[in-house]
Amino acid sequence: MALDAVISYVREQAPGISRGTIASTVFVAWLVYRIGIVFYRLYLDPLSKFPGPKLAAATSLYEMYYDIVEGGTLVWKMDELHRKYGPIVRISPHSLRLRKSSAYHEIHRMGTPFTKDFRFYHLFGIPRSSFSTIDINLHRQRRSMLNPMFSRKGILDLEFLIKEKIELLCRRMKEHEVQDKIFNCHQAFAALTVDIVTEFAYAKSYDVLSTPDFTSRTFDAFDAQHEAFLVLKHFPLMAKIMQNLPFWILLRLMPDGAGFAELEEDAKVHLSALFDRIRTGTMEKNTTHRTIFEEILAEHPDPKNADPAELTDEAMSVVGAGIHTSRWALCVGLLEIARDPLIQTKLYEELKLASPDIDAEFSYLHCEKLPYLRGVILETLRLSYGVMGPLPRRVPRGGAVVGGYHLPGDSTIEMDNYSLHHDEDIFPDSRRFWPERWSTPESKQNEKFVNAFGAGPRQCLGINLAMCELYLSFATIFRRFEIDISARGTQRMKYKEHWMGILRDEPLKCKFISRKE
Ligand code: HEM
Repeated sequence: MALDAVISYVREQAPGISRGTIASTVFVAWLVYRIGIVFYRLYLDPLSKFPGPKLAAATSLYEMYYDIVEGGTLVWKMDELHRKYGPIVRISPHSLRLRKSSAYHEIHRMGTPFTKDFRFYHLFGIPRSSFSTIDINLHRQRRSMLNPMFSRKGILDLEFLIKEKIELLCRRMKEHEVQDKIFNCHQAFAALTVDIVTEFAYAKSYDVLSTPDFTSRTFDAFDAQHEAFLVLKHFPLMAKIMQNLPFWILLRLMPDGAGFAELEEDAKVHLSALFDRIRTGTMEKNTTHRTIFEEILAEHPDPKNADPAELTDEAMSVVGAGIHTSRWALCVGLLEIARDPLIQTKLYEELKLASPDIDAEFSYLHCEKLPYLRGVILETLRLSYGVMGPLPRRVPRGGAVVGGYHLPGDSTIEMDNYSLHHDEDIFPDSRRFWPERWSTPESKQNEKFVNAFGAGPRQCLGINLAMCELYLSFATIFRRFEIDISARGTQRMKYKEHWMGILRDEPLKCKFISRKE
């Protein structure tokens, strides 16, 4: 089309020139332009002084190959690249990947001038949420409205909601045991996290834990999004088009996306009820507990004029961020504990001593004080990585020094938890799930290298909720059940990196056998 327009224009101006000559001239001009860009990237760009494969410096196709063709394997390829080129590698024309644990907190710290990379964070389609907000001041403002509910005190106040859901989960485990059915942890843990986060968001749990096979269109939609993520990363225009398509077309292209419509609809209904209450002056708090949006509106400087679109983006972001991350950590941790009978027994013995009555509820505060459980949780976070792929950050305009390297302004610097959590100098025998590594006094100082929740102003909003979910789930489950994974074998979960870690093989299934005491 564009070529036709060029040809018609040139022929109008110079009628003697043939179509073929014009087309080949345009092609040569385009080729020279592309060669010019590649030449610039390889020899003149401020990033050209950094080591790395020439192909990666010249074109994003290198990164795309490992992301899409090899299916989410770039983190493993990075091992080889860092061995060859050193701690800092230019992995694309615009970005550097740094593997140096001591430098993490130079970027991810309070007051950091590094910002989230716009090109990456706008792929999520929720630009008005705190998660995707780039501007430092606007982010602070948006985030401050969510902080009270997700603070440690906020979560302790709502601990009873989390306990209720875990009790229901345990009842479903018992039911499966009685019926001699295999329990699908991958689905059930997603059900747990969806039910908790929707209860927080709307005071109306989706109650997926009560469905026969823990099926939910909400997490099917997020799973589909995670699957498609790397394609959208390399074809951002596609993401933009999809975000603006009418929903019925989107559903044709991505049938599993139906859960997003439900989620968005629920956010809108909940918000419109809240706005009605504001208008009529009956904005007293929800009777059972606060919801995220009551909190935001309570903190909002002008609640009557709060932007519903912004609040809906926030709902999608908080719910989305709270599902897969916690579910993934629960699955990875549960399997690692069940793979090693010694770890499972040690954990059970600690829990039994702490709570001799098998049916008694644990409290979060009590759980945090149990040293072996604490080691188990830290190892779970370390080996589930939180976000497995890199967190891309823009270097401030004037450049910055990180890890001893001078980074040019406006470039992108990335560090990923996968490589940091396998730093053998800090975590010897790093592939091993080894709760005992956290039992020495010196190990305390290594906690800062477990970055599953990120750090600094963009640290996970849900850290207290997630920790409460993990502690209470593992304490309750391993106190009451023995986990039998003989049907699937002791092999580790196979996964790939789609920014989040996602499954590459069968979902985690096992049997739960009730303990007698
Ligand atoms: C084990 C569970 C979880 C892990 C490992 C985790 C990890 C993370 C990480 C690494 C980030 C930083 C992402 C980035 O910089 O791009 C993040 C951000 C975030 N997380 Fe979580 N998360 C978990 C659970 C949750 C839960 C339960 C919620 C809420 C219900 C939540 C809400 C958020 C939000 C809103 C952000 C954006 C924060 C901001 O930019 O201000 N997360 N999370």
